[in-house]
Amino acid sequence: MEVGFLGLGIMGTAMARNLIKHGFNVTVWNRTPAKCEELVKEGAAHGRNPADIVKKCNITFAMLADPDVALSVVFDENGVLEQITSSKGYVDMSTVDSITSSKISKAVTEKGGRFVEAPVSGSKKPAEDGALVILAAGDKLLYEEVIPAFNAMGKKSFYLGDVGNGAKMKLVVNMIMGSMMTAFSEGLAVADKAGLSQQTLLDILDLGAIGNGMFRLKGPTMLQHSFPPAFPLKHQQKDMRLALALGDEVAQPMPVAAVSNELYKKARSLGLEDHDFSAVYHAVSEKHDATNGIQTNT
Ligand SMILES: NC(=O)C1=CN([C@@H]2O[C@H](COP(=O)(O)OP(=O)(O)OC[C@H]3O[C@@H](n4cnc5c(N)ncnc54)[C@H](OP(=O)(O)O)[C@@H]3O)[C@@H](O)[C@H]2O)C=CC1
Ligand SMILES: O=CCCC(=O)O
Repeated sequence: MEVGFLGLGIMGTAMARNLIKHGFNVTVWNRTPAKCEELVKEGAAHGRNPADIVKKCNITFAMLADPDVALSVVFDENGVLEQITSSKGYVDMSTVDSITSSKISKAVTEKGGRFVEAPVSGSKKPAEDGALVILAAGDKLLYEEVIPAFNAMGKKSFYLGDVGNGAKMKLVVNMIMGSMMTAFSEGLAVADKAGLSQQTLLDILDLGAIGNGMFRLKGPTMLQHSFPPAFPLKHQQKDMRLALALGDEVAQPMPVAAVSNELYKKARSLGLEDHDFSAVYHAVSEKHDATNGIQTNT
């Protein structure tokens, strides 16, 4: 199957690689072309721009930074929309809000194309392992057509109905995750100031009802003040912001998420945006100024 892939960041590179490994003929595009080189060596073709890719491939996937980027890749010159016709399918897997996704869906379908939004749960390692959880919505026939590709990238796909539902579900999941991370960070910080062993705290948490994969994975590196980016903090803050806007839209108070968002903003203001989102601990713990003290060797 001939497919296109737009956006080779942390996630897109791993996802496109899994498509290649599973026998798809993949043509890739990235704003920074050098990031295509590795995948080209592994068998991908390189497209000059998004329009070029859509022209060549009947189905094109995208994994882009945020709503502005998702829109510009579709609507700008040499963008996706220029080559959308009735035979084309576009699957945007970026984490965006439902308004952005609906704008893209409307434009694609008005030109006769088909659209599925399919944000994912799971980070760098699940992306590498083909173990993402895919939250899809939109054109049901296109969804069914791309299941072999979803199976190459993920361990489970959910079909959630109309466009917008995938985006909303993803934002709810990441709002919960982001709030858990700030509570975890505060717990580690207060334990430390109270003279408790943070390692013992991790061990106790892991044995109880709130033990979870995220604390288990991120806890040990957080104690080292090491935050190698799996899920960049700037994207987590974007997701908190978009989730809060969803809360506004439906008049749901979200005070916990709102305070967490402030902490991610504080972390961004300290220059931590390209570190992993667990670097919010660095902002919460007040042990260091700005990025001083962050370990960079892991
Ligand atoms: N990392 C994670 O754990 C997860 C991330 N996500 C979501 O997936 C998406 C991608 O995340 P991730 O791979 O981590 O992010 P990265 O920051 O690693 O990659 C972002 C991608 O967007 C591209 N991009 C950025 N700005 C522009 C622009 N102005 N025009 C064109 N392309 C641009 C980048 O291109 P360039 O290389 O040129 O900068 C890159 O391909 C985000 O929406 C994120 O929220 C979802 C689940 C997990
Ligand atoms: O959007 C990023 C999600 C990261 C994760 O699910 O671990």
